[in-house]
Amino acid sequence: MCGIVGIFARSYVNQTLFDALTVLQHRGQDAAGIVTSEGNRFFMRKDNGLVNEVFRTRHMKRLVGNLGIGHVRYPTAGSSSSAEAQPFYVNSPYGIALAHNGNLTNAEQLADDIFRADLRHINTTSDSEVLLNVFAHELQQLGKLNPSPEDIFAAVAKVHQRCQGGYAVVAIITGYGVLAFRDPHGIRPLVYGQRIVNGQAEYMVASESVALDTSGFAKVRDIVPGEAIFIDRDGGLHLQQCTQQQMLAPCLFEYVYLARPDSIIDGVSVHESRMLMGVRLAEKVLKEMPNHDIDVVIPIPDTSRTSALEMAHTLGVTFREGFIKNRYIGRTFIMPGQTQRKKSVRQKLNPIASEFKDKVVMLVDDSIVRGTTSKQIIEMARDAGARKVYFASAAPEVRFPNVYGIDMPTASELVAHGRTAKEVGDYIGCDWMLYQDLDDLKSCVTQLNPAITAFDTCVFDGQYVTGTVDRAYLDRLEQKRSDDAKNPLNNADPDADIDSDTSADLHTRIE
Ligand SMILES: O=P(O)(O)OC[C@H]1O[C@H](OP(=O)(O)OP(=O)(O)O)[C@H](O)[C@@H]1O
Ligand SMILES: NC(=O)CC[C@H](N)C(=O)O
Ligand SMILES: [Mg+2]
Repeated sequence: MCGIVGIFARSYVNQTLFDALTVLQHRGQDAAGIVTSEGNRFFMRKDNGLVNEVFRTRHMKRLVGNLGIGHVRYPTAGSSSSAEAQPFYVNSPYGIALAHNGNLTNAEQLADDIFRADLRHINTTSDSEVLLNVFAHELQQLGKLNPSPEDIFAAVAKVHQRCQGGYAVVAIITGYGVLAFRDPHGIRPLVYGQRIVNGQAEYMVASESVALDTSGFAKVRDIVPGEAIFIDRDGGLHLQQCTQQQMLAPCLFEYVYLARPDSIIDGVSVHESRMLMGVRLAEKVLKEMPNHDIDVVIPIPDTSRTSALEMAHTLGVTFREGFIKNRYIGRTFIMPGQTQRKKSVRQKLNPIASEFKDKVVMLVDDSIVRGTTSKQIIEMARDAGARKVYFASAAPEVRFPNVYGIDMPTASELVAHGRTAKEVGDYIGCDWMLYQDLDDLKSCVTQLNPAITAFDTCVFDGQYVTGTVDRAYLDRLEQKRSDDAKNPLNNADPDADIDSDTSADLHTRIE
């Protein structure tokens, strides 16, 4: 779940890209990058770090041009090396820079085909570099000196035929315009908006509508699954469906945890869906324990706040903030290693003892994935004097790997894998464990937009909507990306020697 943004404007886009990436920071904290384009030149800056660490004034000054794309990264493939920060660039055809949110499930096969059949070199282990090269190859095959929007859409159609998995993409084609497209299942979100400046239209495409809001763009609509949008160098807007196999199946976990609550994804307010999750949880409490003895409902900040408040309202029980969140620590779940995640929970959250002392507390979180947060939080609640600690999760048991852009590659790292709800409760140390039912969770979104009839729910039920994920792939993924396998990559940078050109500012002149 990286964050992506693309802009066509009538003046320099560097500051607006920076601002948009800042509000998409919750989607990726590992690396950030921007490419802008002026005339036939690209200007790139990307590196590991948060947005405000990667872009200093000297970098911003060099990012000139009225077209640009940006990316914040949370790795799901390859390494955390700065060489795999995005956007990626190829010089042929035309000069293309591309940024990607999602994960390709056939990246290995494609990388092989690209080398053997398309004679293209891939310099990293990133699936996004593979995607860029597939697109570049297909555009090159058309052999046009001046590609039309139809040519560009034809190349996107080929990408849909060759690439499997989840992908929302933004790209710049030097001298031609800004392109964005969404995979045929619409697994990862993508939305576009418009603003009028001095009587002329400007456009932004972004992972989440919050990026449009904060930069003064009015949301036009979501890009539909399989669709592509191209804004040419003169500001002409072109939209086209590029597949006949489209079926909307957005990732349900976006609503649970990934997205910001003030975003609207596929016509559904993330905030309102989280409110409904709280209502459904309360209904389940009343069904399973009609004479419950809960004194207070306490959220585990940040994401569960919305659901916890509505749960308390529906139960008619007091809602209290019992944990104070250190605002300078980022999201722990998307941190790269378990040691760092574990340490960060304690640095991030601290209890207010008086809210726990002698009380029966219902702690609410949006989800339990590895159990890193819940186990430590329950200990803190008991140390603070809670009489009993109940725990509710607004999402069902997370039992299966995600292969579409969330870094949950290994079933055995998931606390609910091979455990019943009761066993998870015992493991994390609570007196009662309550999980949302999957159908109830789905209804929290479909109630707000009945047109959504399917979801990517793989982490809950092991059903992979693309139909292309088999046991062998999951085994390979586990070998490559489990915490143990990733450790050496996180501790040392194997690409240190060949990294320097791509991680520094790259000024590419196309003669
Ligand atoms: O079971 P775990 O592996 O601990 O993962 C689940 C936890 O991680 C996330 O919080 P995070 O700190 O990432 O972000 P937040 O501040 O948005 O809640 C999520 O909201 C849960 O609290
Ligand atoms: N979380 C994502 O969307 C990751 C994008 C891409 N697969 C990468 O690892 O850089
Ligand atoms: Mg959390």
